Amino acid sequence: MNVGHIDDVQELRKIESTTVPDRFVRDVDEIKSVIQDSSFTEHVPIIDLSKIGNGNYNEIFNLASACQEWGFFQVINHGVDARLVEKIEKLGMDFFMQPLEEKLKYKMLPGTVQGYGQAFVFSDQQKLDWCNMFALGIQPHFIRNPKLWPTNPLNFSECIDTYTREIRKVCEKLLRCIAMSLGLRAQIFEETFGEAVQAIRMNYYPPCPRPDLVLGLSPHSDGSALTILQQKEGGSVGLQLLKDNNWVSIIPIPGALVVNIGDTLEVLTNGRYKSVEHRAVTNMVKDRLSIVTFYAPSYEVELGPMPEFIDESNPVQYRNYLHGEYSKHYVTNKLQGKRTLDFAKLATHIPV
Ligand SMILES: COC(=O)C(/C=C/C1=C(C)CCCC1(C)C)=C/O[C@H]1C=C(C)C(=O)O1
Ligand SMILES: O=C(O)CCC(=O)C(=O)O
Ligand SMILES: [Fe+2]
Repeated sequence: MNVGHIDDVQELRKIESTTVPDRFVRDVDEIKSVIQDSSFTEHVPIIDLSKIGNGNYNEIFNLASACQEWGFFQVINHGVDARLVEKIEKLGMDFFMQPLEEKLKYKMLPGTVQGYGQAFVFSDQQKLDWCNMFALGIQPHFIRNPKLWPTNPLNFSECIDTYTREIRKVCEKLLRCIAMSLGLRAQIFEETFGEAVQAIRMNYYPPCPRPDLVLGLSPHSDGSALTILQQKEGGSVGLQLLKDNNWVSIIPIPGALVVNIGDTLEVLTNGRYKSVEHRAVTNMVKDRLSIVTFYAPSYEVELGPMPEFIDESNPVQYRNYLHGEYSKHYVTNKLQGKRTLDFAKLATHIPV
């Protein structure tokens, strides 16, 4: 695989150029509405997690509507200690601010998704994202690569461990709520998923001299069941989702977690809850850090639409496969909107 030379965007930034290298410059149609237009900054639904579990069916109903209409929502009162959130954001920033040679001790090798670098680059022709990433497999333990867990900054790895344990509890609770919102038994997903796979990725987007020409992160849907994203306060607005063919910016609520439905829930619900294409854009003066958790079934679990979502008016839309097969397919293809899910989609027959 020849991925060519991949410039580190933080190093490019140091040159203080007013232009960006060609490999970052996108076609005009790809870039559509990168410059944020205030008419497309709707607020995604807000779910108060503390209300669920006290028999508040109204909030479950709101959740059902958020999942079905948006595929994205922001969660408040999620129970993760604000000091822990602040700590991981600070250590995450300290990590990215280190000299390149320190970060390269944890280099992401071509074709892999763990460590520091740019994931999902498979050819020297591919456009690059204006982003540096640092990703780690968390659970089950066998997906961990101990060599990639940083010794600097001090306590970073320990903090990742604590943070991911707390976020895992939020994923578990959310999946119980989502099951209820679908009229299913609360425990159905945890029973189906086995020992869930969990990964973390930190995305650092330095300011960019030409935000109108580049993307921070290419459009994609997540292969997970659920994704949870937190973004450092004071950073630029960067996350956009595709709604009714328009890119809509998500305005972060301080302290809230942004949650989105991944491809796995789309398949399990036979398309009732769909994963939504999203991307990140950059800003000329502000940087941005997002910390993202992917939560998915164990690799050996067989997935396919659940019988509850199949009937005459809702025929089967996806085939059965092992999550490990999808995971492999996902990480060996570039981010390309929702195209990755074609792996599971059955051809639709138009009646004659
Ligand atoms: C944009 O998506 C990702 O970077 C990503 C990667 C996740 C992973 C790691 C960073 C290390 C361990 C393996 C794993 C693939 C989970 C997305 O994760 C999604 C994609 C699939 C498939 C999934 O299960 O989670
Ligand atoms: O940084 C963001 O806002 C988007 C991150 C994202 O979509 C991802 O990491 O999968
Ligand atoms: Fe994503």
